[in-house]
Amino acid sequence: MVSPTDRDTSRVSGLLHDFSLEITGKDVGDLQKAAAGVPQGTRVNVTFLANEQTSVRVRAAEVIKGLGFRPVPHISARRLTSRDELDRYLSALAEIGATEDVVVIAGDPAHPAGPFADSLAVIASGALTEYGVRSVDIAGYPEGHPKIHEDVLWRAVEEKTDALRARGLDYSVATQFVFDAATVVRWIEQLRGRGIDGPVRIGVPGPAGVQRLLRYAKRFGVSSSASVVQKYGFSLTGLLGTAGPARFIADLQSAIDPALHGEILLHFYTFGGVRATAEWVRTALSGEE
Ligand SMILES: NC(=O)C1=CN([C@@H]2O[C@H](COP(=O)(O)OP(=O)(O)OC[C@H]3O[C@@H](n4cnc5c(N)ncnc54)[C@H](O)[C@@H]3O)[C@@H](O)[C@H]2O)C=CC1
Ligand SMILES: Nc1nc(=O)c2c([nH]1)NC[C@@H]1CN(c3ccc(C(=O)N[C@@H](CCC(=O)O)C(=O)O)cc3)CN21
Repeated sequence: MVSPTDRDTSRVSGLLHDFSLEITGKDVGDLQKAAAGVPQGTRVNVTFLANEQTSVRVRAAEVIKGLGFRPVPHISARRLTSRDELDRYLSALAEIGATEDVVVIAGDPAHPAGPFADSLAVIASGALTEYGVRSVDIAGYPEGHPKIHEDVLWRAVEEKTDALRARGLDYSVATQFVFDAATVVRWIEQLRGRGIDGPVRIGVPGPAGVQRLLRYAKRFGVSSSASVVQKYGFSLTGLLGTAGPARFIADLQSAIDPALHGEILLHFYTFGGVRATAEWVRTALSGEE
């Protein structure tokens, strides 16, 4: 069952320009099937899952590139066991020409598995530029983080952008998936107020079963189930249905002023539904013409 808000893609307009997708190694077959409907050159991120090997991540980047998209591999600082592991990963990516854009993220382990306690440590290692990285995405948390204090998160964003600028690297800030447009707008204003003026990609889940969305929101500590249900615009009676981001994106679209908020883009977490997400975006974009 698809609720009316999922179909209401008519008001999402400009924000979809240059959207990006996030997949895991397991999703490459689905990406291949969806590829014809996705604009060439689209950025496709590869999540750094604990249960996937380096070879799977590299292979995903290779497939993404072969399909005419821009691979954006993730590097999870706290999951790396050694500098050597970072070098081997970057080297394998460089061999297939997939190091230009990367995401550097801390990773959820409570204790680092190796020498990199946070994203800054990976940036400061100097490894990125050695392997041809040109642009780095770092994380942003419009709704906060369940385990990390807001002040620590802000300081980290400032330190990371300073370190990237000092190394001549471009950056953008890609956010955790979010459900409340007003919260996102306030957070963007704070970010800009701190002098961080790079592009911002707002993370949003692609259309997915409501249960699945709630499961992921719970797993990553994003909002409470009740507020997800309320803010995302589906009713509790629709728990067995599918929910799409149309209403969220429309709300965000009407609150964003490029003159005030700078470059704002969308990043879709596909959560196993890459084909549904690609189809949803295609429909939304075709509604604009
Ligand atoms: N935004 C997203 O889409 C994603 C977010 N995350 C998680 O968000 C958290 C923060 O990542 P970044 O913004 O890259 O932080 P970061 O690397 O810039 O670190 C910021 C501060 O938080 C501390 N920290 C980082 N991860 C921690 C953890 N798991 N437990 C306790 N303290 C931690 C660091 O020591 C540092 O002081 C991580 O747990 C990361 O895995 C993970 C994957 C995706
Ligand atoms: N704090 C935090 N940690 C993360 O690891 C994380 C976030 N936030 N925010 C969203 C991204 C995207 N993430 C993910 C994680 C798993 C799948 C995934 O497809 N996992 C399963 C499918 C299982 C299922 O739910 O049915 C897999 O096969 O491993 C996708 C994106 C991880 N991410």
